[in-house]
Amino acid sequence: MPSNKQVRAKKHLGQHFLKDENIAQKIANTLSLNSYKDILEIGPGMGVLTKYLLEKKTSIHVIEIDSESVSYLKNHYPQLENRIYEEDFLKYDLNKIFNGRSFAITGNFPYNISSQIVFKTLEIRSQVPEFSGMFQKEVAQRICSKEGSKIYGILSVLTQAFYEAEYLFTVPSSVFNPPPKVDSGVLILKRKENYLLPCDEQLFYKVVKTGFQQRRKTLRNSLKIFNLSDNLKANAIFGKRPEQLSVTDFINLTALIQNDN
Ligand SMILES: C[S@@+](CC[C@H](N)C(=O)[O-])C[C@H]1O[C@@H](n2cnc3c(N)ncnc32)[C@H](O)[C@@H]1O
Repeated sequence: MPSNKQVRAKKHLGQHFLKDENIAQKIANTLSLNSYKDILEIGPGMGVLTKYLLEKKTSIHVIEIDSESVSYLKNHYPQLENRIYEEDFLKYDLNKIFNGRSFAITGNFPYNISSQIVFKTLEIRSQVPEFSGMFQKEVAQRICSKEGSKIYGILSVLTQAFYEAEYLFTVPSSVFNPPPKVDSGVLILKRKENYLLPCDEQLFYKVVKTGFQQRRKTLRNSLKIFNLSDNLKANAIFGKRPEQLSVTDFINLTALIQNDN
């Protein structure tokens, strides 16, 4: 008989356990299950979401850094068998699990590393057609925001260069134990058909990050480190501020800088 002892919430691991099973089920239902056979859940904790993922006709793998949670999962979800990985998602080589296969990512993410989870997903996007999960509300809104919005920034542009991002619903802090200080938001990312950039990717990252470091300045000023030619600087796009540029504008801007002699 598995023990009913609950996992003690550890703040440094961002542990806020979801109490509302309807919301867990709603998150499990966000994935389309098209074009992949495997799902990776990050940070299953005591398995409130895992339980509903296991109802899907797919193969569920879970990665959890906390050994106490891992013992709990092994006791309560024997059907997961050897698909529980006691590892740090940010450091683990996921090809040890998937060996080049495509998989979806989902989870109620630890908020302290949620942006890094997105950045790692972007790196491995050729294997990740779909990604859904729960973030701090403001972070989820930021990822999905469009140009012109105050919260539009690095995370929005880099994510939306490769994925269509949609904010799905808000979750109040009262449904967690212990409750976090802020509300949460659930989003879905669906990879674009063409997820290769028509410009140098490293340069694209650098242009976006450098541009947003001084978001009140025009790009002519904030992108000085690229030693732009006078001819290029005369282009009207450099008179704009980063938050005025769409993702496509950023891609075009990178191509212009790349081709500037
Ligand atoms: C917000 S809790 C969610 C727990 C559970 N999914 C739920 O909804 O109740 C985040 C979970 O992520 C785990 N975690 C934190 N950092 C991690 C990392 N680097 N890699 C894998 N899991 C991590 C925590 O131990 C915790 O179980």
